Order: sequence, then structure tokens, then C-alpha cells
Amino acid sequence: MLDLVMNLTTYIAIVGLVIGIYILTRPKSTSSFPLPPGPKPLPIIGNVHQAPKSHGWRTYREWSKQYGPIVHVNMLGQPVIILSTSEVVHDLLAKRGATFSDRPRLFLATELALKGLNILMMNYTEQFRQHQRLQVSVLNSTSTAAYLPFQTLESQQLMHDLLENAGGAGVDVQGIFQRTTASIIHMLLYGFRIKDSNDPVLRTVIELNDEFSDFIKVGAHIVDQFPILNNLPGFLAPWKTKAETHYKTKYDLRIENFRRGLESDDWTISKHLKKTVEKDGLDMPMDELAFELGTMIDAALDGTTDSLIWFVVACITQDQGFIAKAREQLYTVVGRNRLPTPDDKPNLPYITAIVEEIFRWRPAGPEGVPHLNREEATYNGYIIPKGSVIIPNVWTISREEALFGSDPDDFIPDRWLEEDGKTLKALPTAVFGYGRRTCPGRYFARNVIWIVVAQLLWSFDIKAGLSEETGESLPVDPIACTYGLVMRALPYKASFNPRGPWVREVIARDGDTYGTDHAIMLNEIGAEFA
Ligand code: HEM
Repeated sequence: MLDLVMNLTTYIAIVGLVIGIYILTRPKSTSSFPLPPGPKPLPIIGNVHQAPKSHGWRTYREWSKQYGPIVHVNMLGQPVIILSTSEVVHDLLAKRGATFSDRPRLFLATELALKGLNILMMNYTEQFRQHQRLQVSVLNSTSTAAYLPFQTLESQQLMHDLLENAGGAGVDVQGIFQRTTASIIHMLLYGFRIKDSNDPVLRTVIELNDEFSDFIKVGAHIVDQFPILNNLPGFLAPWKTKAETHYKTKYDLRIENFRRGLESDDWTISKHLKKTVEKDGLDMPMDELAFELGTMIDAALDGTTDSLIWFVVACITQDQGFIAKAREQLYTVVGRNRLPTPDDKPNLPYITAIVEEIFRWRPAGPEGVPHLNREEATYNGYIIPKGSVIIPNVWTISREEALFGSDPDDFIPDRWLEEDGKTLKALPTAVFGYGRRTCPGRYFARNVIWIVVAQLLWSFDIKAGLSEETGESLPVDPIACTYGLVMRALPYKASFNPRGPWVREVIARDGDTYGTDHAIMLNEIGAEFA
């Protein structure tokens, strides 16, 4: 017991000493401009005592109401700048991209970036730009158009799975939607489909994503504020083991998937990008390329699936007539003999408006992905110290009343359409980030979500699931969610009942797609790339 107390005392003393030295020797700004306003800090610890323990975006919204669109907080000496309007975030992250495109050093996440193995957390270096060029070559609007047939196929499979398994009392929707998104992206990258929501590859990706989401929380790990603590021996720095275990599991998974992608008989994005690396003579080890592909898997899976799961929450809790409006357009344009397809998109603007409203109402990443400024900057009379963690406060930006109206917490797709009901308004979407770091997967994500939303509304009445015991509707809380890099709705049950006999007929004909020869589809995509 005494040993334990001694160890703890020594630990606290060493950590305290290291922090003290760090604070005293930290470089100070000499600018005469003031810092942006924010909650009043205490000496040394700054605003640590006021920092939200979870769901930070809710506190940031309150702070933005109190202090304005640029808020400064001090986390043990680390400046954090929270941006809360579309104008401010564009001015800094997009227009001043040369300064504002690095990533903060969030130790657990950055450890991988330093090894060249975490693209999301890499600084905006030449090494990062090489990866970005490769990603954009397979995710731009033209390339992603080639994936539409496969995305449609998986959406049909989803309709089939829901028809078979999710009627009556309903099911927990998470696994079914995760399988759909995971299958699309694994098929394109590695050549295999995911046919079961308990598939071990899918479960491992979800677990790693959840862990990473925790690593990347701003202010959650003391080593982020004091990188110097990383020099402590392993037994005093438990985060090192955590990061190492995460890294090893990720490494094995990514290398194995990449191998499968390269050995596939058919065209895959793995093979395509390996060829590009070789043809262009890029200096990129193959494990780094495997990690680039893995970043696409992680990014695609969470944001896309969670947006779909929030859409189901909107159908259950927010219907002020949007479902009827969507159906009217769907049945006029598509009829009852087939499922909607991407070819219908120009004639279904209301579905496009619904997709934009999902991103606004429940942005998958409500605190955005943090940036960091590599130079001191001044803006609107304030100083933004070099090395500040910049948080694009996506939750609040998506609720700007001047842009979206006075009812920003409600789900109203109509706000995206001009009076003619056909033309989409030029309103900003915050969910995909900003400037040089804007999400390269946005075309891919929009396409998947559009197809699934159109087919779901065409096929099913979507309601809350029923209690097995009482048969009563189970409550679905529209704000209950996880906290991390992404905001996932807490598990809930929903039921999907076909709208009529025509749905059964169409899904019986087109729904079960596991007999389809996906090799032909992949090779057609390959031919388009060639
Ligand atoms: C609704 C779905 C999605 C959302 C909400 C989303 C959101 C984001 C955000 C906010 C960022 C960081 C932007 C910034 O730093 O300013 C990002 C980066 C990224 N996304 Fe997405 N994303 C989605 C889907 C996808 C998909 C489908 C893919 C790939 C197939 C993808 C690939 C990436 C990659 C590779 C990055 C790293 C880029 C960088 O660090 O600069 N994302 N995404």
C-alpha cells in the first residue's frame, strides 16, 4: 500500500515538475492585439475547469451566443480558438489555407501520423499532398460516378434486408446500415463484400474507429497539452501502450486487407493506386499506401452510416410533412414498378434537399476535425497565436439563423429549395470541413446517402420499434448520441414496413443481390478508369 502511495506521489511530482518547466519555458506572443473573447481563465490552468467534459458542441454554441463568432479558451497554456460562423471559418480555414491547414498534435492520434501512417492527422506537408492527390484521383466527382451501380446494388440489398428482418416490432438499425456502407467501400478498395453485420473485419473497423474517436478529443489527454510528458518512461505514460496496441491492430488489419485487394482477380482501388504510385515513381512505402486506403475505409464508414442512422431518427421524430412531400415526388417520377436510381436525381430535388438537411441537422462530426495554424495571425482585430487548436464549430455553423432561418433545430428540407421547389439554394454545408483539408469523400458520401434515402422513402413506412413485452412504441430520443470525432445516435429500434404489395414485388425481383457477379461491375469500373 505504502509502495503504491510512494509511486503515486513520485508520479504526481514528476508530472508536476515537467508541466511547470513546460509552462515557464513556453514561447509567448509579442503582439499588441488582444486575444478573442472567451470565458474568464484562472492563472496557470486557464479554462480547464470550464471545459466541457463531453458533447463540447453544446457548450461551444452557448459560448458563441455569449462571446461571438470567435472564442478563445486556454487549456493549460494551449490556445484553443472556436469558430462559429460560416463567414469566419471560410475567411480563416479556406482563404488563409496556407496558414491554417495543419493538424494539432493530439498525441494518441498523431503518433500514427508521425510514422506516416495516419493521413487524417498529418500536417499539410508534401507527404500529405501526395496522399491527397491519390485520394482525389479515386474520389472526385467523375470517378465516383463510376461507383454508382455498385452503390445502388448495395442499397437494393439493404432494402431486401430491411424487408426480411426489420418489419413488425423492428430492429436495432446500426448493424444493418453499417454493413451496407462497409460493403460498398470494402468492395471497391479490396474486392470483397461484407455480407453480415457481425463480420469480424467490420467489427474491428468499428472498434478501432471508436477508439480513435476518443484519441482525437481536444483536451481529453494531458499529453496533448504537454508533449514533453511523452519522454516519461512507459510505466508513467500509460497512453503509449494504448497507442501502440491501437496501432498494431490497425496495421495488421490494413496490411491484410491491402494484400487481399492486390491479390483480387478483379479491378480494385488497391491495385489502381499501387499502379499509380509505381508509374509516377512516388516515394511511398507500401504500408503507407495501405494506411491511406484504411483512412478512406474509416472516414467512409462512420460519417456515411451515422448520417443514414440520423435520417431514420428524423423520419421517426421530425416529420412535419416532409415524408409526404418526398413520396409525392417519388411516385410521380419513379412510379411503382421499380426502385429509384441515381438517374432520377435531376427530377427528385426534394430528395437532394433532404440529404443536405441531414448533414445540417445532425452533422456527423459536430466539432469538425481540428486544424492548427502554423503562423501567428490577426483577424478582425484579434490575435490568433501560432499553434492554436482551431475548432470549426460545425454544430453552431449549421444553425446560423441568418442563413438557415429561425427554426434551425427542426428538420425542414424545404429550407434548401428556392420558391420554385426545384432549384437548390446556394447555402453552405459545414459537415465536410474546409479549405485544403475539405473531405475528399464528399461526392462518394452524398451519392450513397441520396440513393439510400430515396429507396427507403419509396419502400417503407418508418416508425419507432415496438417493445417486445408491451407492444407499445419505444421512445426515440432525437438528441441522444455518443461523444467523439463523430456523433452517433444511441442505439434505438425502428420498424420498416413496406408501403404496399408493389414494394414486395419490386424488392423480390431486385433486392437479393448476392447472386450478382460483382466481378463484372468492378471490371467495368476499371475499364472506365483505364
Ligand atoms: C457523411 C460522410 C462524411 C463526412 C461527414 C465526412 C467529413 C469529413 C471531415 C469533416 C473531414 C476533415 C475536414 C477538415 O479537416 O476540414 C474529412 C476528411 C476526410 N474524409 Fe471525409 N467525411 C465523410 C465521408 C467520407 C468518405 C465516404 C470518404 C472516402 C471514401 C472520406 C474520406 C476522407 C479522408 C481521406 C479525409 C482526410 C482528409 C484530410 O485530412 O485532409 N470521407 N471528412
